Amino acid sequence: MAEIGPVADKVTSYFYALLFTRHPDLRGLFPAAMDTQRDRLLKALLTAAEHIDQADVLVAYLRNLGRGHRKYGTQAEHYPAVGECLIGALSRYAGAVWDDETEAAWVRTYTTISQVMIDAAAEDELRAPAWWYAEVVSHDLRTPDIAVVTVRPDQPYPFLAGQYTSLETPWWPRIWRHYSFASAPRSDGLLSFHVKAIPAGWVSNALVHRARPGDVVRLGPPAGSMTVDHSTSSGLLCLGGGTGIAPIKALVEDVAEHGRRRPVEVFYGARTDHDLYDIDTMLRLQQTHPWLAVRPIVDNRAQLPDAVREYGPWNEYDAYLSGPPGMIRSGVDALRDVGIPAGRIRHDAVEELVAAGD
Ligand SMILES: NC(=O)C1=CN([C@@H]2O[C@H](COP(=O)(O)OP(=O)(O)OC[C@H]3O[C@@H](n4cnc5c(N)ncnc54)[C@H](O)[C@@H]3O)[C@@H](O)[C@H]2O)C=CC1
Repeated sequence: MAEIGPVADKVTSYFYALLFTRHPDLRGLFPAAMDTQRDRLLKALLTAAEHIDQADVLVAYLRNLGRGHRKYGTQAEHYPAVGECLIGALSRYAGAVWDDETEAAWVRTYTTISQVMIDAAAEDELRAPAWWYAEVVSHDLRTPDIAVVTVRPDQPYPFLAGQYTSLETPWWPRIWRHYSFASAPRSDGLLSFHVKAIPAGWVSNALVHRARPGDVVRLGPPAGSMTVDHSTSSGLLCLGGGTGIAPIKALVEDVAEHGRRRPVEVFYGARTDHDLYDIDTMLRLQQTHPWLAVRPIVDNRAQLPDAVREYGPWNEYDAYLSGPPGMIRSGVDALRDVGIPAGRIRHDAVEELVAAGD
């Protein structure tokens, strides 16, 4: 990995060139524009390499990856083709250190990785569809670039508050982006997402400016571990930045439904007052639930992590963060500084959020 790191772009381009010339039938499984896709393969490999000595973390990651590949139409027989081209690309760019032993190690590693993914996909097939179709039932433009989009899945969609899904629009086939559920599971089965159109964000722009009731999107399986531990009654300290308030709202609803009173403190950060597009909902929840405190934090007065330091003490709290990657990074630092141990801080993987931003 050290050898190929500096030439990562070349390795992935060469890998896809090999794959699509040797197996042209596989081209149709990938999006027309391959730019973010290239990055994803390498990130997955790096994540696997980083966790090579933590079997439980690595296996959980790979199982999730295997399940997530069902929506792309990936079949067990595709894995050997990918493995052969991957090893072809690695051997070409790591020539200085590549020998028979390295190759044998990569073949064993890839075989193990793919078997974990194939097994997880096969198990998942017994209980869940590869994807769900979901019809847009309402579209609420809250600011010129933020919409709350509500969809009705064609089959029951089980998930936990705090999780996210992947979503594909009809306008950009095979381009999937992540969005957190903005509500806890509802009795009517509807799902809502808060979407901000960002420059050059194909999927987010389509969802904000083009999607209308009646349009049909596809959803992948739920993922993410930013969920409430109902076996404890410790308080929840929640930091939601921008549209990152969506899963925080879902967590609040989840706590309310479980009926156990535990303090929930929400810090809702935004660039300007105008960007606090969901403050009315959050304040309404605060009025209903005496255990909930909501504090809007607007940039020109303070930044989210600094605001958290001013309150507390937080040593009896579990922390939840959701928002832009920079906010999560500095938020985690601030929470560690005020004494919350790493094991009690939950957030989605920052690499996933980068992909979500489009
Ligand atoms: N599950 C999750 O973690 C979710 C994450 N998101 C992500 O949240 C982001 C939302 O974007 P916007 O609404 O445009 O947010 P934004 O850029 O308007 O920022 C929102 C808040 O985060 C703070 N912030 C931003 N960068 C920071 C940094 N480097 N250090 C400290 N604070 C910082 C800002 O001060 C502001 O209070 C997107 O990147 C999206 O992918 C959205 C939904 C769910």
